[in-house]
Amino acid sequence: MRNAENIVIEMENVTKARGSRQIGPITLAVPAGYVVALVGHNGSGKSTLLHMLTRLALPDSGQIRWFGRSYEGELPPDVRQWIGYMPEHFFAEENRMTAEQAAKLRALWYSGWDEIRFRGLMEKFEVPAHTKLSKLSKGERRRFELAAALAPHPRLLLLDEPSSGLDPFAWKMMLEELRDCMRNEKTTIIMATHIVDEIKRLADYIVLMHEGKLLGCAEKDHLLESGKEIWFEGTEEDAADLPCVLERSQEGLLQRVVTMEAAVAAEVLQEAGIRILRTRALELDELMMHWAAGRLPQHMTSVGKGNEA
Ligand SMILES: Nc1ncnc2c1ncn2[C@@H]1O[C@H](COP(=O)(O)OP(=O)(O)OP(=O)(O)O)[C@@H](O)[C@H]1O
Repeated sequence: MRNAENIVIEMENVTKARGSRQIGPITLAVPAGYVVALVGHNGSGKSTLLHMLTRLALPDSGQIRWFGRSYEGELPPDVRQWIGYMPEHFFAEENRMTAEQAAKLRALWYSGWDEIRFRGLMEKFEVPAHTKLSKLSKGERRRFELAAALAPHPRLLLLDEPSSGLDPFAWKMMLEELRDCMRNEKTTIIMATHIVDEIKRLADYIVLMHEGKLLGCAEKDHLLESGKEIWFEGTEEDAADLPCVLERSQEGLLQRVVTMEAAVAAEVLQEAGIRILRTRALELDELMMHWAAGRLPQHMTSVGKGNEA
């Protein structure tokens, strides 16, 4: 994922102690215009990583660079205003404010705040502007947060489980808005998510976190194109000869093989005069399960761990 041009976020050996856990060391570079999905079990450190990127939490060690520069303490306002953030848990200080009052406050922080855009999004998302934020439903509050995060036309959007609490209609609207941002404004997006469909539709790269560690980074399309389940008639030896096998089973003469090198496997079988009877592309959640179990080949999951793509 790393490219010399335009790195928006660069983390280098970043660590943070959280209770009895340690997050990191995390090394990651995110170039401009890409969408990165942060995935991992509950408690794997996704929110903490986002907190460090918003400076809500300071790392214990390592370096973070925003748009090519690192900062001590708080981010300066001219950098802060390029970053839109949608937290997993809402800011309690705003509970007593209406959406309109909270937006006025936020507009003070963001010099690029676009009131027309904010109002347009509030209308589209059907968020009541004059109701106290604490009285909004969870989904309404999240829709407000999304409108407020998008209103200043951020260059970097950090989203922590953005679809949590959204109904399917609101979820679809959110995807449309995020797609528009990616297309029209080339916004870089880093989003923590558990929703496979969201990753499938939006992400360019997937970063997998596990127990505070970054297990790797993979190109989504490459993952989806490479993982296949194939069936053919043959012997156990025929199946054992195939490359990058994650799983295999046998029923009589029928062999079932899950491989990350489906194209090469097809060539090997063809050379042996064996016809493939059926092929199925692996679903993203299956791929992620194999990844979390450490079965995926390193070259597919090491993009962005500091090496050149
Ligand atoms: N403020 C805090 N103080 C102490 N420990 C914390 C704090 N916030 C998080 N933790 C711990 O840090 C670890 C990482 O939590 P984090 O919220 O970053 O994970 P996550 O991947 O976002 O989880 P989830 O998917 O449940 O939102 C967990 O063990 C959590 O209990």
